[in-house]
Amino acid sequence: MTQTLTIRRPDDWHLHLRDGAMLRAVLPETARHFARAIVMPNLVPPVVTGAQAAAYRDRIRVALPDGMAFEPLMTLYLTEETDPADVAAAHASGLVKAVKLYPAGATTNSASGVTDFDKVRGVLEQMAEIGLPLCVHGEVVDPEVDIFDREAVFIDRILDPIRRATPGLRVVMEHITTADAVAYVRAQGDDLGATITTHHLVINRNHILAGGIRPHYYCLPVAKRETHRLALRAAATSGEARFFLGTDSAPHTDANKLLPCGCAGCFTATNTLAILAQVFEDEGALDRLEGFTSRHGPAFYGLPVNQETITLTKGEVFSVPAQIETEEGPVTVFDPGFDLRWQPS
Ligand SMILES: NC(=O)N[C@@H](CC(=O)O)C(=O)O
Ligand SMILES: [Zn+2]
Ligand SMILES: [Zn+2]
Repeated sequence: MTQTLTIRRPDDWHLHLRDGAMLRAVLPETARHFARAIVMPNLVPPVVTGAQAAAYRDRIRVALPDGMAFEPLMTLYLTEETDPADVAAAHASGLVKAVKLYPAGATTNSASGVTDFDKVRGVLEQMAEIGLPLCVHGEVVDPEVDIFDREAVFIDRILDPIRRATPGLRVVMEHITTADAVAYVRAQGDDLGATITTHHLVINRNHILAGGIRPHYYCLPVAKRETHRLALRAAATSGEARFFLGTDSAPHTDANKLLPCGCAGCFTATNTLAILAQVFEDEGALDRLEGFTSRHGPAFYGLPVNQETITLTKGEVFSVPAQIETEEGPVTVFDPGFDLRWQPS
């Protein structure tokens, strides 16, 4: 018996599209299934100003294959030099939907991020006033803090103080990986949301490290122990509007992943929906998939839900290519370690 599930067309509230040849290769993988995505600004050099965001949006539009529809929702990369007036103008024109905070040194291309949080106070106050959300990579960079504790420590040391100092600031804690983050987000008002990735619902740290090191499962924040994965699955499938999908699909060529010091990021755009449908089915929550992928995100960002739908059909096991080809070299597609049967069409 085939089973089908029709949901509003999903959006991805945290996506890396890169630029140039990589952009051309990965954009169709997302646009095939997703209507919109919050596009991360961690290019080299980063997308800091409204003018840079407009130029990047135009490059994305040019890279979109004919016949595909996709709306990039642009973000600005917050630096200590960011001009509040430029942010306000980029928001007022409708171009920019969020500003992204990277603690300097926390992740891929975060060197231009923030070290002294007092220096961005003016921008954050401006954002609170105009209702522009702040997306946060929530990890401290203090080398004294164990990498598996960096998210929990960030909440206490940085996130909570910033939110207390800036009432009204809407914040999305990106790619949460811990039960601590789930609990913190649940304890706050509706000015705080959190994205959860596909891969963090599937892997824990054993997948990365037990029985050999698996670079394609290495991303930041790094996957934690099993109890945390279970907390994320419970949150994602709970139906609570504060949790929504941000795949954090982050392509790096295999050459850059398979190094003595390899890049962080899992590329999940190609099979994310099929994986999520299986996860939600396994949790007895298929009826909540649409909330997570298609309703909670627009509600947080104050955007309309997509009118179009997408249908997933459960049938025979199917496979996606193990890699996608790019002019820069192959990019390995995330392997969930289980069969895929829910095929989006
Ligand atoms: N998540 C990752 O491991 N990598 C992201 C950066 C990020 O989202 O932190 C990337 O840009 O490659
Ligand atoms: Zn990040
Ligand atoms: Zn990311």
